[in-house]
Amino acid sequence: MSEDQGKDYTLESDSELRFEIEQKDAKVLVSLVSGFAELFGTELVKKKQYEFGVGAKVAIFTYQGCVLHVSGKMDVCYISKETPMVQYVNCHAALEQFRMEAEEKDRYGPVAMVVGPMDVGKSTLCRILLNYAVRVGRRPLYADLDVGQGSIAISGSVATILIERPANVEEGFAKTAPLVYHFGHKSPSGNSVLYNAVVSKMAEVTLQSLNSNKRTKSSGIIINTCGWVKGSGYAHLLHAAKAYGACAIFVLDQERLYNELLRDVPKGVHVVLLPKSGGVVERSKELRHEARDQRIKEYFYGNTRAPFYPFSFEVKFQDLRLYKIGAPPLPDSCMPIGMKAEDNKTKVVAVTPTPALIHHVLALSFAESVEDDVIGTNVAGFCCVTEVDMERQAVMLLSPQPRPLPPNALLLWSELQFMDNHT
Ligand SMILES: Nc1ncnc2c1ncn2[C@@H]1O[C@H](COP(=O)(O)OP(=O)(O)OP(=O)(O)O)[C@@H](O)[C@H]1O
Repeated sequence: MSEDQGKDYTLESDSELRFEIEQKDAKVLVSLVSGFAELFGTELVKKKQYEFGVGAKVAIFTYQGCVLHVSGKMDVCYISKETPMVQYVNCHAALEQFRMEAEEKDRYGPVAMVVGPMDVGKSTLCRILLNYAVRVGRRPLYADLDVGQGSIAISGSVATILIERPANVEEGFAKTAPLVYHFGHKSPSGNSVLYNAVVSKMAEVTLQSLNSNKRTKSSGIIINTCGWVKGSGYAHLLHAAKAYGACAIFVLDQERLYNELLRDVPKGVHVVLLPKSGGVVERSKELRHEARDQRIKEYFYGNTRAPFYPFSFEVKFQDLRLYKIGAPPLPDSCMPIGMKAEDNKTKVVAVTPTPALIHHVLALSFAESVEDDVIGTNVAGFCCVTEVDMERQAVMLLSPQPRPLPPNALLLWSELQFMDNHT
């Protein structure tokens, strides 16, 4: 379908306009002509023009009814009256009750987890709940434990940010000053022991940080999780719920998971089953890969509205302090006395540079030496190996910061790769 001249769409109350853009270079302009409307919880400003590009999957919802003017090339565009937004706003209302009580009694506000299989709208529900919270004056934390599609940092890491204002309609939440821990794999299955350790650390640090700000303390935390909900994936969800002391778990679209959680979490935890929106679009493996890549590219190069100009510089092998977390598994019988095979999974091992290092993303740890608690230390940022020169014994790094690397910089290997073909 194509819409070049533009068209007015009249939406009745409790309905939404959904559209997708798949064609490269296509752009869609949307403006609110009259009434009230919001995009995943962020209110649209009347007459302001919003621009969306390729890959956008958008739903503009109205509680009261509105008229939208839309122009540009879309692949799908329709109005739906079937949306779960009323259930979602009820969840927000329930969280607000917790927050008011927490405020009165100077306690922690609600820690709510959003769980569900892949492509059910978990990140979107988090965004809606966070937006609604800031719109009523709260300052919640947003923890993203989804290492597959990291929305705050890049995949392969878990991150938390303080939400102080509603998400930008086109670009999402501002990602200033995130707290990031390195994991190094696209799925928790890459190293389950390490994943749990990193989640525990993130939970410990963020819960502690709540005490330093009264408003954030009563606002609580919204946690986004991975779409892997079976077997060990389910065990990871239980682990996270326990580590954070979650008081509410919103389960999107899966009764089985809902019943399992009802059975396994402590009685005081509210487990709520919610429908997924019919608008959520399933993504193929390739699209997920592309989205991951796009996010890394954005980390280094920004976007058209706010471009970044990364640096490229050489580091000699001898100056490269490169480590990896997790040694190859050994049978228990081969382990030193008192150690379990599991301990190997959190061991910090030196990596010798080889041509195989090319395109790998490396995390720059705040840890100063391997004697420090490397897993429990957050990371300052990421760089990417763009060249390995075995003859000159050097690598080229793409980095958001100019040379040199900080003194004693400790870099952590990640299985993520990024082909830097930016022109
Ligand atoms: N109501 C809606 N209408 C149209 N598109 C939507 C709607 N809700 C969400 N989407 C889009 O669907 C896509 C997938 O949603 P989202 O990322 O929230 O799912 P998820 O469950 O978090 O995915 P993942 O499995 O990667 O964790 C996103 O591009 C989002 O913009």
